[in-house]
Amino acid sequence: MEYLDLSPISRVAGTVDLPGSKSISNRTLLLAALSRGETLVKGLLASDDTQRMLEALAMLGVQWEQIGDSRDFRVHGCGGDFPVKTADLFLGNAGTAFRPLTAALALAGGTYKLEGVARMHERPIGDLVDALRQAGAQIDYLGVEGYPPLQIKPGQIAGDRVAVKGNVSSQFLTGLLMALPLTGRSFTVEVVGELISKPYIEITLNLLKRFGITVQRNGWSEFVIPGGQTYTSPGEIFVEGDASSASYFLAAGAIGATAAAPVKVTGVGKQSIQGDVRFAEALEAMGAVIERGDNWIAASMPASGKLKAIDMDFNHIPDAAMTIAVAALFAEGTTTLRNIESWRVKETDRLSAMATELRKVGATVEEGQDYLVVTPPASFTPDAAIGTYDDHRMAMCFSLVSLAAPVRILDPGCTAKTFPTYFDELKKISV
Ligand SMILES: O=C(O)C1=C[C@@H](OP(=O)(O)O)[C@@H](O)[C@H](O)C1
Ligand SMILES: C=C(OP(=O)(O)O)C(=O)O
Repeated sequence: MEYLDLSPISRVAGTVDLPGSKSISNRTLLLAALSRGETLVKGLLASDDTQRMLEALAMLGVQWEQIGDSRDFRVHGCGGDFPVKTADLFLGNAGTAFRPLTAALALAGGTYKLEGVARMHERPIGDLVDALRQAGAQIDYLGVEGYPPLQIKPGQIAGDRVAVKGNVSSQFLTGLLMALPLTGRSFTVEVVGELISKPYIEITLNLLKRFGITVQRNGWSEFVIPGGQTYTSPGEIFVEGDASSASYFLAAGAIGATAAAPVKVTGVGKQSIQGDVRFAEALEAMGAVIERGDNWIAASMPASGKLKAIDMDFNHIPDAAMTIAVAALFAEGTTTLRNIESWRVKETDRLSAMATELRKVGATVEEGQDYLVVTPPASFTPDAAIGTYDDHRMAMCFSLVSLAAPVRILDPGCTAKTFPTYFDELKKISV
């Protein structure tokens, strides 16, 4: 297996220009495709997840071009009527492609097969399929009930109300909100049970609005999509930097940068629409010094030189929370991450993977069904070989261990899902 040996980094400093947000890139591509007219999408993320969405749209007959070798793309929308009515789509392990495309294609009146990598076939989708069936969609499971791959056939869209469970993935609600306006009918989406990962719904609503779709809401439990709306291209849309990707550099700054020479990320800041910018608040609670501008965030060590442990609910930032689990190795005391059960159905079972790999560097870890308790080691075990489970965030989080000890990251190429150039960027801030 390929690996990357990271030598100990004594200090970090400097600026990282973040790549585009995965969540915004894939939503914007789909909304641009559903709109009439052209959308210029500027600063699209270059990664496996966005490539899967671009390729799927091309297979559906949506025309797009990359402008030169920039990350700007012109998308020629099809007004919700995909030109290709029969297609087999491969969506890798991209939840932000699989879930919203399932919803859009189930309401689009064609015959489509959707599949992904083996792990995607272990990631649940039953709650979304159940909700779409209530609206008249025809969807069959080709493998295990409740999981991809899926076969979609033309359905008879009916009704004005669907209910969806909120406690497994917010991407099901996102998919429904993005796709139901296609029907032209008025629909109410009722969220059953507690909705997780709420800030991702804010991203969805924000982008829907920019594409001309209004949604009325009753807190987090009911969303009303008035009928007769059409997706309207905003003309041009700029993809802000990825706030989850920012977490690794900000944590590095909080562990190993001085106030005089912090680590700064550009592309996200006070104006961001991504919930993961709130990762910086968790670092602040650990004592880190954080500064924010409209389009940047900077982090450095606490004045005391040592981070302190926290006990926090991380349901609102499940992806960036992984970075806290590793930052906890550098804190005084025992850190508890709560309400993170969704980690179990992401790229890998992240609760189990995180516990296993943290123990390799010497930490004491308690793994609960929906929580993790991390006590740092008295001294780090050098040269731990960290398994990454084909999970980009495992590779990126554990690179922070190199701020204390040499560490080997197995299969570092798995960062390609959202951040192919991650290790080059980390090198640039290593002093
Ligand atoms: O909608 C989105 O862009 C995302 C929602 C979150 O998933 P869940 O809602 O499944 O927690 C997050 O983990 C994922 O990386 C991106
Ligand atoms: C959970 C993640 O991805 P996905 O969009 O595939 O759900 C992630 O990027 O951490």
